[in-house]
Amino acid sequence: MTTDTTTTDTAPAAPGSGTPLLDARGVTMRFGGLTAVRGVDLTVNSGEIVGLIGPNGAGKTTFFNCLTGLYVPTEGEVRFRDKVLPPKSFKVTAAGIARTFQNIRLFANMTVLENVLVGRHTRTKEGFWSAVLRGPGFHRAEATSRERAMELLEFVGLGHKADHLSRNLPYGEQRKLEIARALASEPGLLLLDEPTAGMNPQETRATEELVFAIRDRGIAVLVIEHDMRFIFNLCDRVAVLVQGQKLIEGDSATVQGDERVVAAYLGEPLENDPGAAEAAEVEAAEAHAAEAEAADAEAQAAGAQATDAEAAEAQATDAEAAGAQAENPTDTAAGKENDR
Ligand SMILES: Nc1ncnc2c1ncn2[C@@H]1O[C@H](COP(=O)(O)OP(=O)(O)OP(=O)(O)O)[C@@H](O)[C@H]1O
Repeated sequence: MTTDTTTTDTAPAAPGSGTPLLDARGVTMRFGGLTAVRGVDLTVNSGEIVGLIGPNGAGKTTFFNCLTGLYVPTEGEVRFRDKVLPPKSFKVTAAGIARTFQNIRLFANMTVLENVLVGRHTRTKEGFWSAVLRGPGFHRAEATSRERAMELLEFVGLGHKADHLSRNLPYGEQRKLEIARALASEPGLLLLDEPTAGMNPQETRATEELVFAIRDRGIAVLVIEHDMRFIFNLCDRVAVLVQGQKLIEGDSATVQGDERVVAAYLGEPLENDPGAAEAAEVEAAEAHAAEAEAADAEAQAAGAQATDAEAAEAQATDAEAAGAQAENPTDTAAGKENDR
């Protein structure tokens, strides 16, 4: 088994893909003593669909949060269209990165259309006074936004539900609405965090088609997903995070065939990986405790056996005595007489 867990082996750009759009270098995120993401490099080129996979707790969402201004990385740098990203999520959205969340975050009591309109606020120039005075500029901007929002709802297949309250949509449609809302900010890069979570196979297939259609609109996509079939069907390139570090990056065939990826998913310890020493210590301590417990149990069993044997011996003696008494019934009576 190979043991290289460095982050320098960035795969070559997929054929036909364009210039670098997102460029993350040495991104590290620490929470107190825990390093959730460690020195991760990742590039997404225009026209690409890139997958980010890894076991639970590998640091995928934390890395996403570092790309979208929700977290400021402890170390490293994220550039988008060759500019360092500002450390505020609304500024990142304005710069051209939109995202969806693992746990759907819609405005439950707003209509489907209103939810998409909220997503457009970074693209409307009308300010506070324009909204208050509701002059012709405001009405024109509002009409344009509505038109664009309706077009996006048609695109994701929710045009007929524009007036429904978002909370009344089935789960799969809520995920589509989140995508429409993210697209409303006119991004160059869309980050999807587990877009098929909770979906049935048909909905997952439809989401796959939707992501291809988004790419066909010139929007690059970076997607976190646990559904491997979805990822390997969809992505030009896949990066694998394990314990906060990038283990490997490559096309679907390369990643699928890498034994370290299989090991990571099956939970086998990786040689020289960051947690290996601690895991080995825990394993040794557990083995030691199990041995001590087994020895205890053995000693107890031996003790119990000895007691049983003693009890059996005592019983045998009692029985012998009883037998003797039966043979000489007068002994006791005589004894009793003597006692008196
Ligand atoms: N705000 C936080 N404060 C402290 N620890 C955090 C925080 N966010 C994440 N972590 C920790 O960082 C590690 C990585 O978590 P993260 O959610 O990024 O993993 P993930 O790969 O997205 O997992 P999953 O696939 O289960 O969503 C975990 O150990 C998690 O507990």
